[in-house]
Amino acid sequence: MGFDKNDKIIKNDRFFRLMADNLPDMLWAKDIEGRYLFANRALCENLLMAKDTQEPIGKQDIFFAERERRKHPENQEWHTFGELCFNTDLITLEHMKPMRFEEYGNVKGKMLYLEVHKAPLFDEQGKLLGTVGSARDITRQKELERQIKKSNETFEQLLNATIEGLFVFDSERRCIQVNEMAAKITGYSQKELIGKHALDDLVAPESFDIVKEKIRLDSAEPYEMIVMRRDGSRVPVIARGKNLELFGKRVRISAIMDITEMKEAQTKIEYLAYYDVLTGLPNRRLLTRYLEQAMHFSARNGNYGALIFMDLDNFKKINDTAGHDSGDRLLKEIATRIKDSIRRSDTVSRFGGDEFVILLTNLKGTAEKVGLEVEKWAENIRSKVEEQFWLPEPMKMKIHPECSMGITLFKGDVRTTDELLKHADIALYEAKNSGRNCIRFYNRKMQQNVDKQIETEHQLNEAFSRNEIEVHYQPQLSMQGKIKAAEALCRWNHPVKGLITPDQFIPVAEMSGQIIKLGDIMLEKVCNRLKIWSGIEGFNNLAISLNISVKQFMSPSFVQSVEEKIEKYGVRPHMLKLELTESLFLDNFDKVVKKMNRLKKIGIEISLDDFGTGFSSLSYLKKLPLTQLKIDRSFIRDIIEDDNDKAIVRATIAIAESMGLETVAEGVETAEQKELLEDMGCKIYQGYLFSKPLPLEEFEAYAADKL
Ligand SMILES: Nc1nc2c(ncn2[C@@H]2O[C@H](COP(=O)(O)O[C@H]3[C@@H](O)[C@H](n4cnc5c(=O)[nH]c(N)nc54)O[C@@H]3COP(=O)(O)O)[C@@H](O)[C@H]2O)c(=O)[nH]1
Repeated sequence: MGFDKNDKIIKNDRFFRLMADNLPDMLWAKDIEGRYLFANRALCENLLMAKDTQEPIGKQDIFFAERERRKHPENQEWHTFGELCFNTDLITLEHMKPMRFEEYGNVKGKMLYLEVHKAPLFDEQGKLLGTVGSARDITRQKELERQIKKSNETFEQLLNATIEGLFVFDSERRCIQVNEMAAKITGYSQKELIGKHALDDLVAPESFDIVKEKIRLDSAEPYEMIVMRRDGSRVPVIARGKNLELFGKRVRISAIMDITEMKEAQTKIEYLAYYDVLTGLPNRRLLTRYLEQAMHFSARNGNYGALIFMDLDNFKKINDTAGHDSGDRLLKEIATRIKDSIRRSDTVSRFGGDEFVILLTNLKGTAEKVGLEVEKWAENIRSKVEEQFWLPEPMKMKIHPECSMGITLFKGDVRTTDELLKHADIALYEAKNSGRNCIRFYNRKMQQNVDKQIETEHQLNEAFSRNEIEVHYQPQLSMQGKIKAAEALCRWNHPVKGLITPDQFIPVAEMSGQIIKLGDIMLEKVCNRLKIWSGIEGFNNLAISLNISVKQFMSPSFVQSVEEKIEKYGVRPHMLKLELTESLFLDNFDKVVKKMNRLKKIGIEISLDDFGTGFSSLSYLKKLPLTQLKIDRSFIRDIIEDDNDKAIVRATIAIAESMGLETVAEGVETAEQKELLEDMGCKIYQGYLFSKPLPLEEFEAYAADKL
């Protein structure tokens, strides 16, 4: 319906005009076709670019929009408001009620945001005249909002860029923002987390106190706590919180890091520290703790306890021949067998290798009665351990493991755990020395032996540094009684005890590993002697043979050490003969042969000592780079009376001959023995019949006669 601009209802009242023109908001009234009936100054200046407040009257927005476009043809996008806002006039008329819009448009190249209120305009009789509206410039506010949105987005990106779960809690401790990791850790979606209460919904009850305390103190120190997940499960986390102001609000930011894996690793480390991985049994450390407790317990209740050291006999052989996998399976089986043979209150542990330690506690009665009872337990365990065991593929064969045991009893805590473990170990050592596969109880004599051994070890070290090791020489003669070589044998010239023979210190040196050092000293002295003899007529053709222990031979630097000494003393290599025993070939035959070949290559001669006492086998003999076989003196001793010995020696000489090896008979004590050996074809003789091992000067005097 048309509308008369002279209608009294819109006649400018001066005061109304003043009011409207002084307001910063834009005000207007339009007829139903969108023609202005009224426009205040703010509208005319800021949006329509009208000359004055009268110009818009009777005109539509499009008029001003088009005029602006024409004025600025280079800027086509300028002043687009006029083309947009008519729509909202129509919407208002359609709904016939006051409405709020946000309109934006380009005015002189700047984006202008307006908050617009429009309402239908009625006269006093309720007749529709058009629309009335007001607009407020909210461009700054919009820009602010945009910035806030942008910084919110950046904040969210930052939140999600961390490996920690982040929560923002309001002053009521309700969650108002979270990152993706927070959702991942808790099992809730990010949306679900909003509104959750920090304590009631997310913290496990057992962590309430610590979390409350941290909040109270506003402590930024990290601490461990448990988070309740959506599915009711618990997750251990390291948490850290901070109260701060964010976008004008007091909030608490909490960061949590899932430490499940760390905890699992920690548990695993703890397990590894106290348990044996292969068998799952407690290890030495844990057994020592149990033993300590058992000793305290025994001190209180007066009952006995027992410690059993058990070691499989020949386990190394099984491991080497059947492979480590079979060895492992056997150890696992043994662990189960022992566990099944003891009470639940007792403990079996693995100390490594094939060594198991069993702790029996709360044994009542006298020492004698307890001793018998423990022996029964031990026998029972032993019989279980020794039951048949099938080695897995590829061996697939039945074995009967054997074991030795050392036992010590204890009452109270008068001894240390170390002492008790040592006692049981000493008893085990005795069991092994008594031919294996047996049980020994610890006693004081055993301790004395061990003490003696330790003392000898100590003194032997001093002997090395004080140069108390001497070389004695035992002649080796030909059939015709001519001296061919000498065997170098060590003696310990003790300042107080005098001359000590090797049987009194070599076993200790073997056990302690000092045999390597001893062997090295001997090698040095022998090479030095060869050098000196090389300058003496007659002696320059005397070879020296030297015993080499298994440990010395197997030491990685052995060949190099021989090479160095040969070079240092300018020794002709074939003058040095190394005596090796068959026990060397028990382990790693190929490696040993390789080393022997290296020595052979240098020119060193190799003699096989104690031949016939070990695992003599023709198949391996022919693979060895030997020059000599030494017939053991145990075959010579009774050779006159014993037909078996005769047969063995005859066969040995025949074998040696067929392989081009020289034979030496050692331990020849009588002329009869020598004659018989001569008949059999033996070439070289060594024994008391000719001479005992002699000190250097005596040997040289003896040899000078037999050159
Ligand atoms: N690794 C090293 N071992 C060594 C060294 N020196 C000696 N030994 C070993 O000690 C064992 C004992 O030696 P020893 O007491 O010197 O005995 C030797 C001879 O005295 C003895 N023998 C020689 N002939 C006779 C005899 O007619 N009757 C008899 N009852 N005994 C005799 O035999 C020993 C030499 O044996 P072997 O070495 O097998 O030739 C000794 O067995 C060595 O193993 C060393 O430096 N390193």
